[in-house]
Amino acid sequence: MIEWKTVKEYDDITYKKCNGVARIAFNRPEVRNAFRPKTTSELYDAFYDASEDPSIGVVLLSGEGPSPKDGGWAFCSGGDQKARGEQGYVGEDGRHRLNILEVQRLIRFMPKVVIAVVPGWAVGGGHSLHVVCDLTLASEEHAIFKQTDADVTSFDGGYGSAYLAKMVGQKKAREIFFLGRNYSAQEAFEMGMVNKVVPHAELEDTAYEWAQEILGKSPMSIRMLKFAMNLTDDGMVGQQVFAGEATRLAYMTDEAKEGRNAFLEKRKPNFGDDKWIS
Ligand SMILES: CC(C)(COP(=O)(O)OP(=O)(O)OC[C@H]1O[C@@H](n2cnc3c(N)ncnc32)[C@H](O)[C@@H]1OP(=O)(O)O)[C@@H](O)C(=O)NCCC(=O)NCCSC(=O)c1cc(O)c2ccccc2c1O
Repeated sequence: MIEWKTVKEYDDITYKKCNGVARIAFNRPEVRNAFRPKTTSELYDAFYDASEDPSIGVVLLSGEGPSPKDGGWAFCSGGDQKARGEQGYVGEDGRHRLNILEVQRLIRFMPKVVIAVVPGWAVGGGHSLHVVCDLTLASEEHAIFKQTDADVTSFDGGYGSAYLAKMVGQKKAREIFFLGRNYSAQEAFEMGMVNKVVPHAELEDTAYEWAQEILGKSPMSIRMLKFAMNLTDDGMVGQQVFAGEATRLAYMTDEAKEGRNAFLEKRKPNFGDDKWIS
């Protein structure tokens, strides 16, 4: 039995933690967990907290359910079409935003593993979110993957499509976007965009077990590996993020301490005679 503790109360999401794992879940099951600007702001806030918390190593992203209206399950059905204005999705403050992309970047660049736990529909921007997560586990009975971006003229030209093509191949990614069909968890697994198909009743426990297995690994290795695997697809930003970790490691050397101390003591640094190792 996982003893989740609520970290903070939100309107559109739930946010809990337990033994090194954070669980963030969409909580609008009556609209298949569609996101509006309030949802994305809350998601960003929770992901930022999980990213900054040194006791958290793995984040699960899921969807609460089932729907009280019809019992349907969803991970996320993308942008709430009722919140769409003429320049984006309109928040309570009347401003137009597309800030799900900021959430995507936080997932992509956080030095922790993010697992999409898909209990039902993963559609549109919800599909893109599972793509950007490091791993995906899907409900055997209820998960359905679908891209409707080209139906509603709200398209993800970044990770949701181009990175998906790296994952499942160009032809399959184009089929997913151009035809907008439904794919079962098993079909998504066979395409390479789902890591494991799990009986619905075991989905959360399996995600938690995977998280605990990852938490047993070297945190430094996990973050370096995540950023190394991101690097080739992320251009200069990927290099920046990966190199940031190299800088952090450099800070831990005697050389870095000498450089800092020499500056503070207003003297020339002495890095030693045998500093040019090969
Ligand atoms: C998800 C579905 C395939 C589920 O179908 P099903 O038949 O099971 O359920 P219903 O259709 O009856 O839905 C139940 C209930 O939920 C409401 N609902 C579902 N999805 C949404 C939604 N996205 N927005 C608003 N409301 C939704 C539905 O109206 C029903 O309510 P009732 O009151 O009538 O009971 C199917 O629902 C479906 O196809 N949904 C729409 C999926 C969709 O088109 N999503 C948007 C894609 S675009 C996107 O997400 C997106 C957002 C961004 O912010 C971006 C930003 C930058 C780049 C790209 C972005 C982007 O692509």
